[in-house]
Amino acid sequence: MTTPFLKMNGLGNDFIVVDARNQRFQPAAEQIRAWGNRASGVGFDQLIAIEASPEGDAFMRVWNSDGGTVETCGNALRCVAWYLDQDQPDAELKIDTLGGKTTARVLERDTKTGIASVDMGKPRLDWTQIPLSEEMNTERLELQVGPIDAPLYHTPCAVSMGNPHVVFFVDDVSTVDVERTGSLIENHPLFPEGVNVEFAQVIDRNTIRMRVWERGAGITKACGTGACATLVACARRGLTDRHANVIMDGGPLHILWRADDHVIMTGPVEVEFEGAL
Ligand SMILES: N[C@@H](CCC[C@H](N)C(=O)O)C(=O)O
Repeated sequence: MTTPFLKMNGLGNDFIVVDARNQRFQPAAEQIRAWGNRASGVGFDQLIAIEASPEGDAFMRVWNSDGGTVETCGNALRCVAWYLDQDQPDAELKIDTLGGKTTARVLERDTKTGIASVDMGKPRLDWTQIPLSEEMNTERLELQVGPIDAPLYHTPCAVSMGNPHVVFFVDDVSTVDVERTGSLIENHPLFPEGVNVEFAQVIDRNTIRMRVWERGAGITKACGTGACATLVACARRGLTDRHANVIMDGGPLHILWRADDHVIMTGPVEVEFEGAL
């Protein structure tokens, strides 16, 4: 039996998207790792299933390329919105995830590209919501990784956007060893469920340069929830306004942390090709 898929990406953070609203799709972790292998499989950062939702327009299920199931994915939410918008043009789409409920709208669309905006809901800032393994002020974590005098590792900020993030503030992101540092922090005991790791360089009050190490996927070109968490972290620390372009290796996302506490993410969608698993 074959399962059709669409290969899509948001700023180069790439996905296989399977429409599972009318078919059973429950792949094993080993199978996901094989599909996700860029040398011998299709290759992707996340596998996405669009499932029927009793309340919303769809439920989005997310697996990382290591086979682990996770709560949500910001860039994939824009791709799923683009996909659903084919049959419900210009609608406000209710897309539920394990990380919470979201609403999305496609602002521009072409045959293989588009721009979508997603209301990602409210950031969760209490230490129990990240979650952390011990009580701590999430605005300034006491996190020791590497040498005690290394300023990079001091007082990052933790934010959950439905999934866990830790944001480090750096002077020059190009000098950070994202792979070495990110992989160390991803599995730090302070984060019992692991963590996505962002390194943020504030350019000005409305521009942030960010690189990311994703839990379960490693370095990716962009992370939607990571961009949201980064803006929230920078604004909490008074380093930026509550809206900014977050520029990642794959390009910029616009993030707005509204006065009602909701975070709005706006950015591109691209369809690469169709295939079958
Ligand atoms: N690429 C995503 C996040 C995917 C999940 C993440 N790696 C996790 O484990 O939480 C995004 O665009 O948000």
